[in-house]
Amino acid sequence: MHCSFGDEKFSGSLHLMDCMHNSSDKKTLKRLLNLSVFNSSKANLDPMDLKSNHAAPVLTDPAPISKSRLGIHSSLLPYTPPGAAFPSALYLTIPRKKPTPSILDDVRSSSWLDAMKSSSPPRKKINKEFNVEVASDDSIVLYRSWMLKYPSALTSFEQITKYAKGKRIALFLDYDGTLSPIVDDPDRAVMSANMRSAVRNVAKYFPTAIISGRSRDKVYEFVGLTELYYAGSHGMDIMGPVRHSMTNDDHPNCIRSTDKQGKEVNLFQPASEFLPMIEEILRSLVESTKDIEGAKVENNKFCVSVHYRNVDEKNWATVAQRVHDIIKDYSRLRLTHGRKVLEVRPKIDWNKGKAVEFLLESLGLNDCDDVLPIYVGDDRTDEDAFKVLREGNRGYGILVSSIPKESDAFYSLRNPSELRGVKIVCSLGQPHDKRRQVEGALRFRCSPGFFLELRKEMVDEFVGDEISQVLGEMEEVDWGLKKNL
Ligand SMILES: O=P(O)(O)OC[C@H]1O[C@H](O[C@H]2O[C@H](CO)[C@@H](O)[C@H](O)[C@H]2O)[C@H](O)[C@@H](O)[C@@H]1O
Repeated sequence: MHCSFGDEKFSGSLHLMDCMHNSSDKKTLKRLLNLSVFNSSKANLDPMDLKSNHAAPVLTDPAPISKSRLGIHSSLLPYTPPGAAFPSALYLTIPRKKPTPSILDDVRSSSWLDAMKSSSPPRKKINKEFNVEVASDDSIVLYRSWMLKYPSALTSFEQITKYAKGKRIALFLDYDGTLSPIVDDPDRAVMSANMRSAVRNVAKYFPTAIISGRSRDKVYEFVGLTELYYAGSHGMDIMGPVRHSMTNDDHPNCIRSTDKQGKEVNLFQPASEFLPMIEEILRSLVESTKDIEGAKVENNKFCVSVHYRNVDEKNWATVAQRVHDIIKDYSRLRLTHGRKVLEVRPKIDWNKGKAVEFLLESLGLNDCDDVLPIYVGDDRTDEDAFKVLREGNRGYGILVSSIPKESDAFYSLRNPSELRGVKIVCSLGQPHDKRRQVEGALRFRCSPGFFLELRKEMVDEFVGDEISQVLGEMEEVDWGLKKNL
């Protein structure tokens, strides 16, 4: 699905249409959004999922969750608010993660290799006639059921808006799988120009930070926006704003530095003492995997990634063994699993959740009731950030996933391209930008009540011509609103 809206191109929204109750709803929405169908990907299934079946959390195929196991059609199920438990009839056996095991537990148990294997379920089916990806009915039902617990951030526009009202949003974004789609070659995971422009626009209104597993320099190279804050190495390398009230006692390892533009910044590297060890292990991993076709070792400064996405599955055990043989002597390092990647990192109490807290503090936004942090991410390391926001009841996470996954996020997006819609959602925290609010409300089909409230605010702010335009658009959409005015 591909549609244009103002200056934005928007893809992957077919599910919005799927949620429409009847064909006239669909037609209306289609007209409204000026849709031009070029792809009928309904579920756009990504093969990655979380599962913790043994000692270590592992990645697994969503396939075991079937419609027959649900025993009920999603359209018959009641609405469940975000964060509430699945209705019991719907419990999909998506186990919660167990605590991170020690490096050796992880490696020695068979789950280590299982994790690698189960992260590679069958490829998506391609309908050759139309060259589109298709999902099975079961997957669609499962995904819709899952969305009862993690509603789309796009269709929850009205709810998010109400929650964001009068608050200052702080936006945190993961990079791979969130701002850029997952691709085979990590060096080619570039961000689209549209996405860059959406992020640039959001950053005009709200403090925005990227928190990535990549090295900070690499992610900056991909994103290229000077107006953002960057945290690399899963939050172990943060370049943030200078906050004079933050003392070195609060955060040893935090030093004053300058960024590429010469601006004064705070540089926080809680794992700096690990640098020589990481460099050593990097060299060893490169050397020991160089004969494995498709294996790739990536230097993420305070972490090292060993990619096996392009390795023949029959050689995954070799990758696992080689990595194990090297890290077994490093008790201060641990190994985690990502999306077809093994990540070696320092064993310190620091993660993306802590990075969010650190950045909020640097921005002077922690402990403020009028701040709404939003974190968008797709992978296991992002769960630490979702958890911090959920547990502190501070804000919410948005999980980018095209398959059902257990998560501490509140909302979901099906794929990175849907994130561009969040720009509109976020603009709702910008009270004077009524035009944007109306755009969002039209686009996400908000209730007549919501429009009435918006109209009242616009009248209060004397923006008469905006009102006429909105009323014109409402009339065209014919949501029965006019008769209420
Ligand atoms: O925290 P993130 O920004 O999401 O980084 C996590 C890892 O992302 C990258 O790997 C993943 O994306 C690659 C490009 O699409 C893909 O080829 C790979 O299979 C994925 O695992 C990055 O290359 C890793 O170093 C990051 O740790």
